[in-house]
Amino acid sequence: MIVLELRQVTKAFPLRLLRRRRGLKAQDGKASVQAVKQVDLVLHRGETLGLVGESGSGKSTLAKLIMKLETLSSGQILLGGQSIYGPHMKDLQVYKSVQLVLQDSASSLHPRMLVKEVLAEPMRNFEAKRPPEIRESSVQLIRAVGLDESFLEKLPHQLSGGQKQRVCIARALAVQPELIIFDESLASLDPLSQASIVEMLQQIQRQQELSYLFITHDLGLARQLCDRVAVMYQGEIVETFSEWEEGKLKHPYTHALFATLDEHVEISSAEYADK
Ligand SMILES: Nc1ncnc2c1ncn2[C@@H]1O[C@H](COP(=O)(O)OP(=O)(O)OP(=O)(O)O)[C@@H](O)[C@H]1O
Repeated sequence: MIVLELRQVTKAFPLRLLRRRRGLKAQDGKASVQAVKQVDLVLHRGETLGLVGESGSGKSTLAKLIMKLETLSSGQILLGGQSIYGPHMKDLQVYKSVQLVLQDSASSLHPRMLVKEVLAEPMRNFEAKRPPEIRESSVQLIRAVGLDESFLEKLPHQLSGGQKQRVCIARALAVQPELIIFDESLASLDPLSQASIVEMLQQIQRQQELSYLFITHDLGLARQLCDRVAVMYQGEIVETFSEWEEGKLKHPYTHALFATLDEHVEISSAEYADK
């Protein structure tokens, strides 16, 4: 079953804005820059699709388009077969079905909110759950992300970086989404914490048949987690692969990415959960 489908998705930003941001003057007379160009992509239920590409290739813009945080210039984005801009799709449905976990998600944790309050908020807003259900679900969520119940009573400053990211993942899971987009979510963690969270995400995915879109610069991480990988270069998806055989791949940027794999050390975290 297809959860997400992108058809010829394009996003152009007016160059005026970019120039202002970068303090540049008009040079070539172009009116806009195409951050995302005619992207076709399909994500199935229970699948993890990696999205890799160099800085500025359009990955985050694509994530924001799917989340309806940016408007499309052209093309279509379908969630469960319905256009996210169509009459049958309410914004609230998009915000519930698709959750985003960012690299600095932890900075969005209110410093004075206990973990149990962080988890309760989306359940109240999106699910209209009552306090006893919220309590029960919070316990399940915190356990699902590999932490024990005592963490519900903690404040963000009492948590490690990896534990904060786990809480952010629990918060994303709280509304029972169909798709979670991870935008460099593990990038600031050490390799052991990364490996331990990758294992946890795989376990949750198996239990809940969730779909993941995993945006990363790190092809080694993508290899651990993703069923398929789409390579983005200058706004376009230049190739998609599921077999890790460099010989079968064609784009020079993909080959450059594969060269970074040699430096990557695979780590199994079974004994080192970052609790
Ligand atoms: N709000 C905006 N206004 C104007 N241009 C933008 C805006 N957001 C992104 N861009 C431009 O769109 C292009 C793609 O940016 P984007 O952030 O999607 O890349 P990315 O692949 O996610 O990069 P990174 O890996 O560094 O986060 C860049 O050229 C960027 O400058």
